[in-house]
Amino acid sequence: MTRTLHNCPAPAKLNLFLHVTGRREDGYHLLQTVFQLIDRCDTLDFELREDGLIKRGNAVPGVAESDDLTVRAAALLQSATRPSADGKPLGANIRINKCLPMGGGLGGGSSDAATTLIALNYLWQAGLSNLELMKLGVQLGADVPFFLLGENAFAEGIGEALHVLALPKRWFVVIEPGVSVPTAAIFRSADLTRDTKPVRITDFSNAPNGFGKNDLQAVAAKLFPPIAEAIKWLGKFGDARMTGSGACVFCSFESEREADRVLEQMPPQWKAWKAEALMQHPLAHLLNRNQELV
Ligand SMILES: C[C@](O)(CO)[C@H](O)COP(=O)(O)OP(=O)(O)OC[C@H]1O[C@@H](n2ccc(N)nc2=O)[C@H](O)[C@@H]1O
Ligand SMILES: Nc1ncnc2c1ncn2[C@@H]1O[C@H](COP(=O)(O)OP(=O)(O)OP(=O)(O)O)[C@@H](O)[C@H]1O
Repeated sequence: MTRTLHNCPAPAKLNLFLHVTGRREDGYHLLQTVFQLIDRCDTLDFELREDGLIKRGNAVPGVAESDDLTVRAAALLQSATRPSADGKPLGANIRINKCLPMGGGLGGGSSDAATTLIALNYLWQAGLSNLELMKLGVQLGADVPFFLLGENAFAEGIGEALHVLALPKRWFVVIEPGVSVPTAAIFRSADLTRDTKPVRITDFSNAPNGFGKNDLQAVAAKLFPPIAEAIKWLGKFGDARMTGSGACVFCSFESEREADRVLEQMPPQWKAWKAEALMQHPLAHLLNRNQELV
């Protein structure tokens, strides 16, 4: 039995567009979005424990151990898994090396949770299918099923109704405007428009670069002026927009060279970086994909 998995990547996502098309009775919003995986990642280490305990091996500023999405993901998987022959569940030590900013719209916490479910399903030999992991994942956050799908996707519902989508190889410049955006506050805003007309997946496929808009952007940029400033500056180079509920802002380019040129001119007040589009989740080889999936 493998006992450890080191340096497991939890990649970021960008929402290439994000339309709010309605609101459910439970308050959650109906969205249409395209999720793009990129090669900027948190990395996680997992070590098997025989005593059944789930422990986080390092502190994550601002996130208590019991609230950490990795710890919650592990506990959820444990409760859905049959104990070993001696009746005891297996546990794990989890270390998180955070690179993705929290409240950045890059889905860092959700991706950490998805990587935890993938890695522990493998280490514990729990044998859950990908669809079963996705059903657990959606209880942790709306973006978690996407990271478990392992491929770029067009999403509907609250983000969990996924259709695999082939996206072109692109480079992205991403600015971290230095603020952390609380997702719930953006969705709660009275200023949010919730009636964008639904689009079809083919509408996007016909014009993948610069399609649609991010309906959360106006609200987030008004509440957090550094977001508006970053969009204005990056907008000089192309169709710059916010990802998710913010705060990060991105613009896509055909080549790494073009991305480098933009980074060279970046004002010093922002942390910024380039990333390449990923075609697949880096842990796709550990996913139990089968016909259940789209
Ligand atoms: C905006 C996106 O980043 C797009 O990728 C995600 O949908 C947000 O996903 P997330 O950060 O995993 O968010 P969750 O933890 O599921 O939800 C945080 C809060 O945002 C609101 N929320 C989230 C997703 C959604 N489709 N409708 C909502 O209204 C809810 O108030 C929820 O309590
Ligand atoms: N391991 C974790 N990493 C990051 N955030 C975590 C983690 N565990 C719990 N959280 C909580 O989740 C919140 C959202 O973090 P996350 O990094 O996913 O934001 P985000 O990138 O804005 O997500 P999204 O794009 O899905 O809205 C954090 O503010 C934090 O309180």
